[in-house]
Order: sequence, then structure tokens, then C-alpha cells
Amino acid sequence: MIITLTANPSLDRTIELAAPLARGAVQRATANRQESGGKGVNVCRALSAGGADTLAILPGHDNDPVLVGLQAAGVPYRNLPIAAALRSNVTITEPDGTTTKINEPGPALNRQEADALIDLVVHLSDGARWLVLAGSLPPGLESDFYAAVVRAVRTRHGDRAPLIALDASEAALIAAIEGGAAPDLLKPNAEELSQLTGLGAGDSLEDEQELAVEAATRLLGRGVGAVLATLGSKGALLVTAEGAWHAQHPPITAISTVGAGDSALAGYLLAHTGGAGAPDCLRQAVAHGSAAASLPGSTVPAMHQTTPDAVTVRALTPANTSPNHP
Ligand SMILES: O=P(O)(O)OC[C@@]1(O)O[C@H](CO)[C@@H](O)[C@@H]1O
Repeated sequence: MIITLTANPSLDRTIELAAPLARGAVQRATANRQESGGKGVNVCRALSAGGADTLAILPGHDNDPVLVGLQAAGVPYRNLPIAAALRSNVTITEPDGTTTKINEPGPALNRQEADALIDLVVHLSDGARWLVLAGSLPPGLESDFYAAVVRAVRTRHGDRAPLIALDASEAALIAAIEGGAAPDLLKPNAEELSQLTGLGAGDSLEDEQELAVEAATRLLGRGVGAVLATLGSKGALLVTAEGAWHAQHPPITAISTVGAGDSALAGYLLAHTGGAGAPDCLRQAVAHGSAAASLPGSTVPAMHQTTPDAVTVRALTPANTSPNHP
């Protein structure tokens, strides 16, 4: 079982324009779509599409459109009931492929709700293989919320605790790493690798592979088990104590990169729980991420839509493909 926690889920609305976005003007959309989202929710949707045993944990009242959407799609979830509506995040796509994304802050959670969410995760992660913590934190949650979840889960389950994957950014990411609750797998993009290590700037590490490996290696030194760094069109890196690998998919026509990183993480987990070694986990991550980017909105790919055989995986240091990587 792979559990995901999304503390700040969203209804992802994608609006397609037939002309370039004109600030200050009234424009007519040619199409729109709506999907239940938020990073952990997307990971869970992709895992579910891949046939994995999975469960999404999220706040939200029973009739919230995000939960109704999950129910309609047959994605298993458990919600912590809250009164306020979840947020809507909007993506505007232009004909040349430019996407503009506007994310709302989301409804605030109070102290009791934060504690109840942690309790729910601790309870439901009993016996789980992986716990995925993903996305921004809503107002009201302290930036060390993820560190608190990790500590609570590891304290309660000890040796039987699930492996923990983390995909966060900014203060929540930094607090998780510095709070002594390092994950078994961290999934940063180039910008987040820079935020954590001070190496590179913005997304420059997408083009500076050696520096990106160095940044990931520094994170291993801070207790992270493995780093799966997604580098946009430059593929992805996997850095573990056993070695480092780069993987690249042949160029695709990107329709929407929203959620591609979430699908990449799901691809990794699908391969890992299937017993694959590190290079093949990376291969499936890149196959899933590329397939997601070639689909509209935050659509997740089914297994048959991914092309792992087309992905080139290259070892950057002597590699050991032990199945014991995290
Ligand atoms: O505001 P956050 O939590 O950082 O990101 C939320 C979000 O942009 O991430 C997903 C794509 O990765 C979308 O489903 C969702 O709208």
C-alpha cells in the first residue's frame, strides 16, 4: 500500500486560449477541464492508474468537488472533514504551449485539524510500504508540519514504518530537511535543489548536470536516502549512496507539464514496489513524467501510455543496482 498525504489539495482548472494571453482584456476560452489535484492527490491518481494499492489522505468536506471528483474517478481516499471549501488552482494554456498557473493559498487548518491530520496519517500508514508527503502547506500549518508527520509516523511504527517520500518546496521543504526528519526519497525539481543547497539559481541546475549531482549528493549527507531530481525537458537524476544515474526520454510535444513531476514520482514508486533496481525506477519515473507532459491538464498516464523502453538511462558513477536502495 502506498499512502499519500496532500495537506493542501486543489481543484485544478485548466483554461485553453486560442490566442496569446492578453493582460487586462476579456478573452474567450476554447476549452476547459477540471481535475482533482494537489501533488499527493496526483501521485495517488497515477498510482491508481498504474494498478497500485494506494490511498490519498486529504482534508475536505464530503461534498467538496475535489472529493467528488476522486470518487467519480474511483481513486481511494480518506478525508479529514473540514468546513471550508478546498482551493481552486487555475492553469491558462496558450497556443504556443505557454502555461500560466495561479495557485490559491487554500483554506486554513487550525491546530486541532493539523493534529487530527497527523493522527489519521499515523493510523492509516500502519503496514504501508511508502508514505508520500507532497505539496504546499495551507495557511495555519507550521512550516515544520512535514517534519512533525515524519517523526510521529517513525515513532509510532518504528522498524515497520513506511518509507517516506517528500515533494515540497520553499519553507516546508527546508524545515523538513533541517528538522531532523529526512525522507528516504526526496523529489525536488531544479529550483528546489537550489533552494536546499544554494547551488545554482532558479532552474539553472536543469542545464548543469554535474552541479545538480553535487547538490543531490550534499542532501544524502544530510540524511536523505535518495534524491530523484526532475529536470524538466533535461530528464531526471537519481542519486543514492550506491550511485548516480541520469535518464532522458526522446523529445515529446508537451501539452501540459502540470503534474508531470507527480507522475514521475508515481512511476518511480510503481517500479520500486514492483522490485525494480534503481536505474529501472528512474527509467519508469521519466517514462511516467514524459507521458504526463504529453497529456492535457493534470491528466495522469495509464501504464500503457508510458514508454520506458524509449528512455535512455546512463550511470554517472559506478552503480550498484541492489534492490535494497531505499
Ligand atoms: O501549491 P502547491 O501545493 O505547491 O501545488 C499545487 C499544484 O500546482 O501541484 C499540482 C501539480 O504538481 C497541481 O495539481 C496543483 O494545482
